[in-house]
Amino acid sequence: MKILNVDQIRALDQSTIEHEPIAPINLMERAALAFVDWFVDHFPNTTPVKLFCGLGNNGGDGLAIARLLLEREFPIEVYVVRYARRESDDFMHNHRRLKLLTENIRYVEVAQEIPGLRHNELIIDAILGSGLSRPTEGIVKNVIDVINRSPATVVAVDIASGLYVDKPNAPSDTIVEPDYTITFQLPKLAFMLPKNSRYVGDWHIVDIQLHKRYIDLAPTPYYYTQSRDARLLLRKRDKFSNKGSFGHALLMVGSYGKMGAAVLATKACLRSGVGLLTVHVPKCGYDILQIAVPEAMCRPDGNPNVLTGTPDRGASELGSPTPADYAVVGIGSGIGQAPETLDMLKGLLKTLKKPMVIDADALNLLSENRELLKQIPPNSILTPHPKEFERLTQKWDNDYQKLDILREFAQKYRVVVVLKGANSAIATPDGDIHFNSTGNPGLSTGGTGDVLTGVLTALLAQNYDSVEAAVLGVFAHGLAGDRVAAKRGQIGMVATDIIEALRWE
Ligand SMILES: NC(=O)C1=CN([C@@H]2O[C@H](COP(=O)(O)OP(=O)(O)OC[C@H]3O[C@@H](n4cnc5c(N)ncnc54)[C@H](OP(=O)(O)O)[C@@H]3O)[C@@H](O)[C@H]2O)[C@@H](O)CC1
Ligand SMILES: Nc1ncnc2c1ncn2[C@@H]1O[C@H](COP(=O)(O)OP(=O)(O)O)[C@@H](O)[C@H]1O
Ligand SMILES: [K+]
Repeated sequence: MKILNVDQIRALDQSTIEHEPIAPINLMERAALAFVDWFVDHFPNTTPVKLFCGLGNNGGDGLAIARLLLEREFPIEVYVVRYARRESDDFMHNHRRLKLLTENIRYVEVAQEIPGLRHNELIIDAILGSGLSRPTEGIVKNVIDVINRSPATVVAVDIASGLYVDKPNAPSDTIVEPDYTITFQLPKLAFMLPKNSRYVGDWHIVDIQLHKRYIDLAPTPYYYTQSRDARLLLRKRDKFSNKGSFGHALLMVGSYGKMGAAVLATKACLRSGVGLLTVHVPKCGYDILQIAVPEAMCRPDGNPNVLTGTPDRGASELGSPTPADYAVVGIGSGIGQAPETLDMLKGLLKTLKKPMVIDADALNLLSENRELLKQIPPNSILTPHPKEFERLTQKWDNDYQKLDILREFAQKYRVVVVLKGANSAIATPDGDIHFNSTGNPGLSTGGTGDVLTGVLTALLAQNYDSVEAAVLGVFAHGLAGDRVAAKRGQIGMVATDIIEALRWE
């Protein structure tokens, strides 16, 4: 699903009006109805509602919502925040319609006119929407402060008042902090960014049938991966396939004290459809891996504790293939940053031509030796968490700058970067960014990143292209986390649960 910028959202509105065709006021009615459908599904009509609206079309939506909720017998009070003297046409129209139904519309021009708000009430925020053009001030700011201090549940219409759709707010801006945001048709870029979390709450999209062709043709670098997008990428298995059809992967993982990371990546790789898997571990990890994961072959390193890349003598006598002989190499989980391991990484980057998966300490080694970055095979997948990404690049002032740095990095080195976290952002060599929709804070526990490394390595081994592998793998990993959360809650979740919950269907 695409994420459009604010100018495109405005143009989409116009395009819908012209091509459907539909009168603007009827489009507003459709938006209000879609909001109300969600609302009545979530709150009983005994809940007292206070609705605050502005004077633009977000306020117009608010007035239409008020009318529809009154018709559904919600006890609702309407407050028009009169910050200016100019109302939009559709606001005026809905104002007239609401007045036919109730005299109970109040106007807030000064702070004394702001009502008290109680915890058992619901607040609907329809003060400002996507038309925000400057920081909130004056009476708008006063009302938002009162809303934010109140214990009431807050639902924002389209976007929280004061939050920009696609550009950074200043830290001093006053913005509504909703419990829910019900947004029209498309997700907004602002919703994807960690620092905005309190200005978004739990957000949901409602479909208001905006012009589909406009959306299909609109150019954008931003995408939001939902279930149907991920499912389209998933390939079915051919009836006559065999294990050779799904690639032979090599994982280079683990060190003394961190063999758990190796085991997790290994199990996840096997649970993600790899045909054959060999795991290169330090000698100390040989028994551990062979016992923990009988399905994997093991290539012990000559070094007892860390990876050097040179197989143990016994193993080399078997005539082990070299890393370049495998369909894909996944490296990093639990490998540490020993000098020998750095040498091994340097050697690999010199010889490998196929896309690899690079995670954890392999990324930290690259951060310390940035001259190696240009040797990474094109279309490799790098999976840093934000701290690792900062080490690889630089500090950022805000989340939008972080996205710019992310995009530039992926383009410069021709790699796919999975910047992990809530709504993991996947940057492609072409400059696109795909935000993931699955996952939850239960995944914030040691080892879940190692699981992702295994998943992505398996997908590359099966010949998925790197962008597809990253988008699909990150989605499936998060979805597994959501399945675990639904079954046993977020708090007790461990990385092994994620592996068990992976499903490829
Ligand atoms: N597009 C769609 O798909 C659909 C959109 N719909 C709805 O329309 C909404 C967008 O409406 P909108 O464009 O009228 O903008 P909105 O946010 O109501 O306010 C603009 C007014 O506020 C003013 N203003 C700006 N900043 C301010 C500030 N800090 N403090 C005070 N004032 C400020 C600004 O002034 P100006 O910048 O012109 O000087 C202008 O007068 C959208 O969020 C959705 O709810 C649906 O109905 C149908 C489908
Ligand atoms: N709050 C969250 N919401 C969604 N996903 C999360 C959240 N926190 C962490 N994750 C996911 O969990 C994984 C954590 O990876 P990482 O930090 O590398 O962990 P580790 O190094 O312990 O394996 C990533 O896939 C990340 O996207
Ligand atoms: K709003």
